[in-house]
Amino acid sequence: MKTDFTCGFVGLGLIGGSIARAIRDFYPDSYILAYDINQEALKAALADGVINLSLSSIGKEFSGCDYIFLCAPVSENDNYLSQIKKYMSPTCLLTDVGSVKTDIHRHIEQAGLSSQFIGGHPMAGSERTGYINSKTLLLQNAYYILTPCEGISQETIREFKELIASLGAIPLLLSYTEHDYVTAAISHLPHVAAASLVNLIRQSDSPNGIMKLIAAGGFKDITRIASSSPVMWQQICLTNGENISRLLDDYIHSLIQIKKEIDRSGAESLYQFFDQARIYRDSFIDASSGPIKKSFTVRIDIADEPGALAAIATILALYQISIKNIGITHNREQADGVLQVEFYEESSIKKAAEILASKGYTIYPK
Ligand SMILES: NC(=O)C1=CN([C@@H]2O[C@H](COP(=O)(O)OP(=O)(O)OC[C@H]3O[C@@H](n4cnc5c(N)ncnc54)[C@H](O)[C@@H]3O)[C@@H](O)[C@H]2O)C=CC1
Ligand SMILES: O=C(O)C(=O)Cc1ccc(O)cc1
Repeated sequence: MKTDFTCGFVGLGLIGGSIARAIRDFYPDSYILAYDINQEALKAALADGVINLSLSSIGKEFSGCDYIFLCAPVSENDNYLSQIKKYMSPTCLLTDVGSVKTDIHRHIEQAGLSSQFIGGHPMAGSERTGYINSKTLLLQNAYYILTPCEGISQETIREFKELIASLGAIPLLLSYTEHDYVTAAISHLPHVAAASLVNLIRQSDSPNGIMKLIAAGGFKDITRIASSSPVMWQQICLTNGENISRLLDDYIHSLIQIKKEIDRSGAESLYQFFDQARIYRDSFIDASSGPIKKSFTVRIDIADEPGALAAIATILALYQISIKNIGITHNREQADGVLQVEFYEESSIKKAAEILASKGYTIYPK
């Protein structure tokens, strides 16, 4: 694979920016050009040395591209296809990063671009948006789904897989229909559920906002994604509605079932409900790659007094154990320990546990 290829971006936000950064880091000889309606994003990317050329429109500059990444919101990507087609060389590969794939594949067929398109979807991201939040690390160890058009050669697919893998992501081939059902289940439905849960609390809270005030870690964990871009999720629901609606039916049915068990005090079924979920969810945490990363975290009981956190940080520093993250969990009802410490490596947990235990601290696995 050549290392001095030319790459064009349409949209340089969170995902486009992160891919461009990864290409810049792993292929310093590559030439990257970008078009975005946000001039600030382009200015920042030029200043960072991530892109070589900033464009104010889609024009002939794209004709030198080996790859073009469509990273604007889904409907904007669709609208640009006929314009981009005019400038694509016969060897250029067009790809996108949209969260829904059937819609773009339909537009690609209509535009007559099937022989040059592989759909893409990095299963990584966050509730944040914009180039300012982009980072190379976003792609590392994340599944990156590829949905090639039927007419694409095996050689082109192999080369593109190789490019994606070389950026630190894990390419995974799926048909676009399977992609849309699977992501509706593990991404789109959870976003709908998180937003509806937050809206339920918003509507049920008292005027003095007591629910919001005391919302604990669990609520915050499962609703982080409710802070995502409303435009993006509106577009996802509009373009993958059939799959989301089908899964919502199943989900609503399962909620009705568990409501029945709660109403009839079905102790055994309630236990099974939570236990099956716990076992399955715990098997996710053990995965070494993909969107759920392995986390090396412990909880430590500390006294509620000034300097308690600093004392632990100092002890760990003295023994040269690096801390990735440290923070106090404020509600003692939900956790045995109140300080959460995340390490970079599994071996640090054992070492830290031994040292801290010898100094009288109680440590719990996360
Ligand atoms: N946010 C996430 O976690 C993930 C998002 N995606 C997909 O990536 C795509 C982009 O999402 P993000 O990067 O998160 O959004 P973003 O809002 O961070 O970036 C979008 C960029 O497109 C630009 N843009 C908007 N309209 C445009 C137009 N008409 N022409 C050119 N540029 C335009 C914006 O200025 C912005 O820089 C979406 O299709 C989304 O489904 C995929 C995986 C994860
Ligand atoms: O923030 C999170 O955890 C996400 O779920 C990010 C995300 C958003 C949209 C996608 O299509 C893929 C990943």
